[in-house]
Amino acid sequence: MTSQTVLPRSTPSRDQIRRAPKVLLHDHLDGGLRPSTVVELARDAGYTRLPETDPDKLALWFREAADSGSLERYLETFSHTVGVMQTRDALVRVARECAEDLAADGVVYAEVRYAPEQHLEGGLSLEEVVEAVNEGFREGERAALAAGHRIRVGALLTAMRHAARSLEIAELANQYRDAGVVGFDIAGAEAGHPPTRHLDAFEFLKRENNHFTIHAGEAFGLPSIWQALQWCGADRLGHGVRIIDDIQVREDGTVRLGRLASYVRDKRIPLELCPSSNLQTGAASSYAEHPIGLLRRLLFRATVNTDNRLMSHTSLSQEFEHLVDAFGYTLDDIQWFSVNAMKSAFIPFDERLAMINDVIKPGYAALKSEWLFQGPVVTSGFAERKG
Ligand SMILES: O=c1[nH]cnc2c1ncn2[C@H]1C[C@H](O)[C@@H](CO)O1
Ligand SMILES: [Zn+2]
Repeated sequence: MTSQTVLPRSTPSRDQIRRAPKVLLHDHLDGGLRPSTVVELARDAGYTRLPETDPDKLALWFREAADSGSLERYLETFSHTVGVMQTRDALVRVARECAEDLAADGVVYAEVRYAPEQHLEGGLSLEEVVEAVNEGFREGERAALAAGHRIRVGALLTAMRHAARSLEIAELANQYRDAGVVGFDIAGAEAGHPPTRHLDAFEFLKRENNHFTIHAGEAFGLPSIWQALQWCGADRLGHGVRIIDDIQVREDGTVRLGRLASYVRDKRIPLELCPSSNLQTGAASSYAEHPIGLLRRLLFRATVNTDNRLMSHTSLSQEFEHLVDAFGYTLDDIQWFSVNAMKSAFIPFDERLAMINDVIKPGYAALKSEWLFQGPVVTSGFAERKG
């Protein structure tokens, strides 16, 4: 009998996916509260409009209400989370728990976004909102470290695209750029609210050499992506999933990219893809049919994100689990997405590089070598193993 070396089957286990060092670029603070925290904050604030007061029922309510197939209806659910995030204490707590939850899920670097203009009803100023959230993130990072998890969290300040405060919020992002805020974003209903309405905000940030991403190509297609890139100068695309409309797969399997899709790929424009969120808003019909499969094969700068963990009842690990099931992804694929995300982060280049070389790659190397230490050494023949 000849001795053979057979590489281990590389489907990662759930536990390995959770322990893998992951990078998250698109996660909304007001879309990621723990259900029990929503209930407690509502009780403390005398907020009586929650549809359910039992945390499990409330979690289900969010998920089902967000499952509407329409971005506009999906966004209505945020009135309840934003409704209980109107005091300094509430903001500190939500931000702290966010950092802790992401760290426990194996996220080592996250950019978490929220719209300061939506948290002023309790009398806080824009600055007080930003400082409260920053404080919560720092507390969460420390708590995570004490629990054995390392994470860094940067804030992205979002302006709502239907409102008219984007320049003010861009200025706020610039004011806090060396103090916890790493960039700017616009969000909200896409149809009827083109990013070009906020050109003054983007031009201001470009003059300041600052960074921004734009929600584009989620509920609305190529024109929105084109404007975000070529008029507004976005560094990244929030979602950007509709870029698929500019990619033609022919019957013989060959692929033709249109001008815009070519530009996005050639310029390495990061796509902040959010599979579960897209299924809920109708931007994709199943994980297996999600454009991420093709975009990854075509080597777009694709990243995997949660968007709203509460509304989608998800985590970054769970997003990867869905993709592993749908596309057979391995730890190498998860590493590829994580390195893509880290390359695309808004922190300085040397820090991104150190994260990739000193945290992400060693983390995957350790995971990929686990099979070597899992059982009796096979000296001849081969064993098929999970791992
Ligand atoms: O996926 C989204 N598309 C557009 N807007 C969104 C999405 N998820 C959350 N938002 C909105 C609702 C939040 O209140 C706001 C700031 O986080 O951003
Ligand atoms: Zn989003």
